[in-house]
Amino acid sequence: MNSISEKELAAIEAVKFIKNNMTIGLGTGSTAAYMITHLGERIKKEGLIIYGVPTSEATEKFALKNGIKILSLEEVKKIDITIDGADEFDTYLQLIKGGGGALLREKIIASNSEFNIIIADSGKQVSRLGAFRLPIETVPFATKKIADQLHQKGLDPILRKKGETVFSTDEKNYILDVNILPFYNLESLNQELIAIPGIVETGLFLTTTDLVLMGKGSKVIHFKKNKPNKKNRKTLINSALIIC
Ligand SMILES: O=C[C@H](O)[C@H](O)[C@H](O)COP(=O)(O)O
Repeated sequence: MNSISEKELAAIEAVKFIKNNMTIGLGTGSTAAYMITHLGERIKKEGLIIYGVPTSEATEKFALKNGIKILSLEEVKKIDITIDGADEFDTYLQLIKGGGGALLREKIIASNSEFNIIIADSGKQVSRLGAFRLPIETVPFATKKIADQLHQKGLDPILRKKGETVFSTDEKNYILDVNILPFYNLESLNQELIAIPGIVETGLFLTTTDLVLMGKGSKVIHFKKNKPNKKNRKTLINSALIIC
């Protein structure tokens, strides 16, 4: 069967948000790669000028091949939209990211973007984050000691490897993949983790996402972050609404 995958469907939908002369944050991973391919097709067909700020070295190479003009973060005044994948997302549009090891640059780019779109297949939707181990980026010098501390906290850290060698990120750091399932308050867990010297970043993206586009079968479902108003502020903060 030659049907388009859910990942690709989501990516095609996301590319529709891109207009000429925009600066786009370019995510990392297989879903983001579909987005870059389809953006490349639009650039070719429509003669668009698109600037991209990549979240990894791999994405930078692939984006250049697809006709996107690469800029560094310091060169851009603003990033109009960032489009990226995720390893898991929940009802509140909270994410686990970093399965490909790009979480640090991804979080920096997401935090510097006007609008963040996550593209995903339906397997990424969860009622509670944590079936996917949370990636934590650490400086190599401190990684063993951090792993000991995380072990004591019940997070069961596993040092990420690539074959026989330790996996190294674009920033030359290591990744500890941990089990967050025993922890319910993700915000306080995240703060606790970030406070440990030598932890550079975690793959918990709790507030950055504005829209999730999820491929399901042959459709794309939009999950949009609600904008709180005076009346519903308390209940709507962090809640999401299915809009189609
Ligand atoms: O570090 C990698 C990123 O966070 C990816 O966006 C994430 O792992 C999802 O990747 P994929 O689209 O390949 O499932």
